[in-house]
Amino acid sequence: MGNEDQPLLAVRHLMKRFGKGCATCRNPQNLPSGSSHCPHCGSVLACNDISFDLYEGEILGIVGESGSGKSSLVQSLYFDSPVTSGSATIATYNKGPRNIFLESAQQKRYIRNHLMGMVYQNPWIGLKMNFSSGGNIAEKLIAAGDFNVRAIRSRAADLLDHVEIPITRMDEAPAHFSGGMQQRVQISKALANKPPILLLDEVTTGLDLSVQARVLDLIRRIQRENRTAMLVVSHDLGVIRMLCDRTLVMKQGRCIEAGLTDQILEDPQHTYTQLLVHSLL
Ligand SMILES: Nc1ncnc2c1ncn2[C@@H]1O[C@H](COP(=O)(O)OP(=O)(O)OP(=O)(O)O)[C@@H](O)[C@H]1O
Repeated sequence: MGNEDQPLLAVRHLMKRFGKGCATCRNPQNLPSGSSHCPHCGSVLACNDISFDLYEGEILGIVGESGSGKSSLVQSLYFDSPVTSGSATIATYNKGPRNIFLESAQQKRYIRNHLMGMVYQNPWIGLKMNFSSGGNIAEKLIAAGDFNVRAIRSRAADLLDHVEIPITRMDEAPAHFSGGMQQRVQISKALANKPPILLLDEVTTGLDLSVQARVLDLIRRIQRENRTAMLVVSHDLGVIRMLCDRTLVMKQGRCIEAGLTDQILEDPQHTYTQLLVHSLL
């Protein structure tokens, strides 16, 4: 696969604004210090000049309080909503550094289906709750051009088995499953086409501790076995500590600190990170 020295995903100067913007907020330096809201037009700069690299097999944590822009960042990368400006390149895409945000709708679909998987905090967004679990996975396989019914069913069974969903429940709808099982079906769907990059948005929030532990174990196993690179969004520093090699701290749309997770948790430099670490750990 990729060259170990070269990032698999490189994000540069990503801006995501909700609202039309105006002469004031089109230059983010005009925003009041520490705010992501434009006082003139009411637009929100959810991601303000975010840059980072993600390497093959690495888990990068994105942490920050509610409203700091974490979900907007991963949803922008998954093309759920268009970025305002900035670039992202994937080393294994098209043999060259192309800004994926500028690609055609068809190419973006290709990237979503082959190169990235997404697991949402709310499984009702990531799954068709009234389709069967196997059907949810089949949808992803078909989107990637797989039309052999027998092969699809066999792959769906393997994927569900891998996340410890009994194959006997493959034809059941996720609406009938527990929260932890729904997250595991979402993970199996996201992995269907073996994407090199997985985006995980608060996947354990709202789950019981024991269920959380199983989902976290599963994520670690996937990273170990497949060398999948992951972006893990969480407000839970326990999750970040357990999973992430490096961490990026967001506040009001900006990246205010980034580095090795241990270093950030043991010796946070920014006052906000110190508050986050000391109030939550
Ligand atoms: N569809 C939208 N329209 C307008 N503003 C939005 C929209 N989605 C998010 N925002 C704003 O963008 C900012 C960042 O929101 P985002 O959901 O990315 O934060 P977050 O860090 O993921 O928060 P949480 O942990 O609560 O999910 C917030 O001020 C939010 O109100």
